[in-house]
Amino acid sequence: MNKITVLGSMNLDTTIRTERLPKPGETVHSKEMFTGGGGKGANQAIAAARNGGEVRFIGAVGKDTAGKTILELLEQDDINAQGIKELAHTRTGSAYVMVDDKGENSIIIHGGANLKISESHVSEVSQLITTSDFLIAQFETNLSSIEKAFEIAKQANVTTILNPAPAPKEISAKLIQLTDILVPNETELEMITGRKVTNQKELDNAAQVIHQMGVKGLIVTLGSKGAFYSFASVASGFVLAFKVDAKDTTAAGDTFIGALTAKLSVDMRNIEEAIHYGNKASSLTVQRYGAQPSIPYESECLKS
Ligand SMILES: Nc1ncnc2c1ncn2[C@@H]1O[C@H](COP(=O)(O)OP(=O)(O)OP(=O)(O)O)[C@@H](O)[C@H]1O
Repeated sequence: MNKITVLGSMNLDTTIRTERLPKPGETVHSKEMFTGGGGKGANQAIAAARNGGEVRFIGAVGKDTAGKTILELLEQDDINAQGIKELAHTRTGSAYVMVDDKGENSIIIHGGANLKISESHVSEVSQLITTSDFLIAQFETNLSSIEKAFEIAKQANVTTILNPAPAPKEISAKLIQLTDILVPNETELEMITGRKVTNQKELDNAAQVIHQMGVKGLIVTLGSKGAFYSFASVASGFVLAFKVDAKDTTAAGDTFIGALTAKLSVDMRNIEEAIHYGNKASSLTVQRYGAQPSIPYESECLKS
């Protein structure tokens, strides 16, 4: 069982379904409304835990009802919460997600406690990282805390996985050097490399740029097309997505990363198989509404 530490965000999401998204100044009525757990960090942790990983979380919530709800949700998925701080005078992170009938979404996020994770917080719980096989982070928490966690991981020979989402304007050279596997979508890859990525040749070229930056593993999620991977001087290729009727793509990328990491062997020999599994898990997520409620369990992913 892979031991996985996730450093990242936790939000309480309010999802509102509408026929179509409102234009600026317009009012529309909702068809349905519900709350559920979200935040890229928590989504990835839950995807990993539901698919066989032993997961620890480093993050922060406020001392409020939303924070309590989030902690209960993580507990339901057996996620180790020793690395989570409850901060006074701070709101728990929240997201307001509008989804229309075509599956398009618009999201507003209030970072709150997620933006208060400090380097010293990470150092205090470093033992969670050093006893893991993998460390995963995204860009919904402070860069300095991610760099600290990746430094601790590299010193302990723990494989670091960076999901550069939401798309960064640039990525620090320090963090890149500490990253073993980068998992962007196409937009994020374009932002990082400064190149258009619309076909295989451009993907190959972008992969070379990433490898030259010092990152040996690249996995690019391509939505309904699946994923592309390139491991410097070892292997590269496409793994096709499952053909499904997508209703809401919220947490598709998060499910992919969590499920993939739960299945990836530490020597990365089974990379294609692990990506195939990530595709399967996220193909189930896109057929359901919401973030965490839509993330599948291993038993569902193993059904054909
Ligand atoms: N329409 C779809 N049909 C089947 N699989 C899909 C579809 N959309 C996404 N996926 C699966 O989910 C994975 C991640 O999707 P995507 O590349 O859209 O990530 P993302 O942009 O990070 O998504 P999000 O930000 O919505 O979570 C894909 O690699 C694929 O396996």
